[in-house]
Amino acid sequence: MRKPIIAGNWKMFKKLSEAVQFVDEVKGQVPAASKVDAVICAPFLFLPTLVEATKGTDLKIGAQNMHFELEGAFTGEVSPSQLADVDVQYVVLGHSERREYFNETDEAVNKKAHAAFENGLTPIICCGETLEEREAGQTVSKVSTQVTEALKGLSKEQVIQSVIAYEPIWAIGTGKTATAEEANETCGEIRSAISEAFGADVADQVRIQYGGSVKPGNIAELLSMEHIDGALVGGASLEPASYLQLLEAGANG
Ligand SMILES: O=C[C@H](O)COP(=O)(O)O
Repeated sequence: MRKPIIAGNWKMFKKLSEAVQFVDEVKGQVPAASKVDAVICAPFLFLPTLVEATKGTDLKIGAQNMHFELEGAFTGEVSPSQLADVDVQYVVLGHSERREYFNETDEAVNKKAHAAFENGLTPIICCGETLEEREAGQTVSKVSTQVTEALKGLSKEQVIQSVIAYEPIWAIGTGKTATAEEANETCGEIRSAISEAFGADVADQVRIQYGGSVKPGNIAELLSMEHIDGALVGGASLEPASYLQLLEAGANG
């Protein structure tokens, strides 16, 4: 049985005061960690404050990116050891917006995944196809490659601990969700690719989230699908009430 994981990805939204207000409102109402893993991935600037504000609660804090080196002359970057030092627990890697606007490659995502584990961070590794790729029948090969390249060289134990987020790019922020069946089918293909690379025992335990216009109104159906174990949520994670409804769906899913 895979425990659902619901992660809010705030992207470049909110001011620090709004972020603190959000977690103060939400943290006491988060369902028990035994039922669902609740995560907020916030801008770097907010992380130490949010970690402090959520200490001892079931709301966990993640980053949205990081460099793969521990330190060095990389102006503007943040390292895995810096995230670990302030007790951040999760990190989103290879989001399609990072791949598209910041040229993040599968190779870089793989280095970051290794660095995440070496520093005690849980990676949420994103994959997804464009509309053109989908229409050309390339969805499975695209996402399978992204996932197996990202996981390359990790131990079975590390793969089991990794979280995969399948986000069809055409469904992000557009209001268009893949149908639950479409999302499930692709998540199943991702699981098969992991199974081929690391074995069925590993693939059965990896949690695969769906992301792309997930809302309180559609999350239950998505989570009812065999291969969907959670959600990576942008827009609908920005308001406390809506985020809490997503968590409730996760806890009941
Ligand atoms: O990381 C989250 C995704 O990009 C989905 O964003 P969205 O829920 O606003 O469509």
